[in-house]
Amino acid sequence: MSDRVVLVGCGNMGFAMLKGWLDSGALEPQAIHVVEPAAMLRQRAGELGVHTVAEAGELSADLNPRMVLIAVKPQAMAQVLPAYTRFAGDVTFVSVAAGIPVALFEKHLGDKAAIMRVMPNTPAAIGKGMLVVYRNAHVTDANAVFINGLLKTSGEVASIADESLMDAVTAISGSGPAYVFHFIECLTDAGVTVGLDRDLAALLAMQTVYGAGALAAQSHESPTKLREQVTSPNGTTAAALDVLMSEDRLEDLITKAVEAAKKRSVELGKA
Ligand SMILES: NC(=O)C1=CN([C@@H]2O[C@H](COP(=O)(O)OP(=O)(O)OC[C@H]3O[C@@H](n4cnc5c(N)ncnc54)[C@H](OP(=O)(O)O)[C@@H]3O)[C@@H](O)[C@H]2O)C=CC1
Ligand SMILES: O=C(O)[C@@H]1CCC=N1
Repeated sequence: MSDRVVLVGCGNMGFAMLKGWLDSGALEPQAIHVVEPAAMLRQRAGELGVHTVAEAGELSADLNPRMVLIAVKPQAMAQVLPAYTRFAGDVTFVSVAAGIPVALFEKHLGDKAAIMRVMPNTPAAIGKGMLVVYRNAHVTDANAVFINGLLKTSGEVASIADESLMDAVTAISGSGPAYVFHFIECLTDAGVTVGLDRDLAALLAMQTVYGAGALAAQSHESPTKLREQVTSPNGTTAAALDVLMSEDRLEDLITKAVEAAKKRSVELGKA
């Protein structure tokens, strides 16, 4: 069995995962074939030493890949898949697309095709991603082990047995980094509002989120306990949390945002 991998689409998410495989040494660049129509993105991938082509037709007929990972936009999926039916066999197809169900892949690739859905996130680029896996019954244990090994180079891996949970997963960890980046933007702007210059405000906001995230990940204490440890009675934090937490203000807003993301994931799956 070859360890050759085809990566279809090398934009934000495809490139993040490619970096994980190469930086960890899990795959040699020569084992990876990237299909990417955009010349600049193809060049960016090529600079890492992988093979690159602009379209599937340029892939060698006897490539015999073990995994084809598809990282194109959900809306492009139905157009992209037919070019890969010729690889259906021992190969496992892995999709990172939001919303698109396994059934659509089976429709295009055959109902015996081995399909995995993975919901990653962009911190995968530095090995700090969250990746959630769902697989159909045709993925062999050997291929699941091989692919899980690759996914682990991108971060933490969890699996689900109920595909319908993937929309909720997407709304939390798939889109989640954007919520956190927006929080950093907001904290920076607020810093400027209370008198800091923008560079200092940006440093304080970014390092605070970084440090708090790392502490939450490493500590045995719950986020609730960690929050309480910052909050002196009648102090500054209590004054701020009174704004954020009274009437569950921030929690309500985050819940609404997550529900909107989940709804959009469901819609993408029906498109
Ligand atoms: N970005 C993220 O944080 C996350 C994204 N995802 C999923 O990852 C997928 C990709 O998203 P993202 O990386 O952000 O999108 P990008 O647009 O950055 O990347 C997709 C790339 O695929 C290329 N492409 C289009 N058609 C083909 C084709 N036929 N063959 C090969 N490549 C093709 C696009 O080229 P062109 O632009 O020229 O069309 C583009 O460069 C989506 O399905 C998304 O749901 C999942 C989790 C997180
Ligand atoms: O915004 C999106 O649709 C993709 C899926 C999760 C993160 N980005």
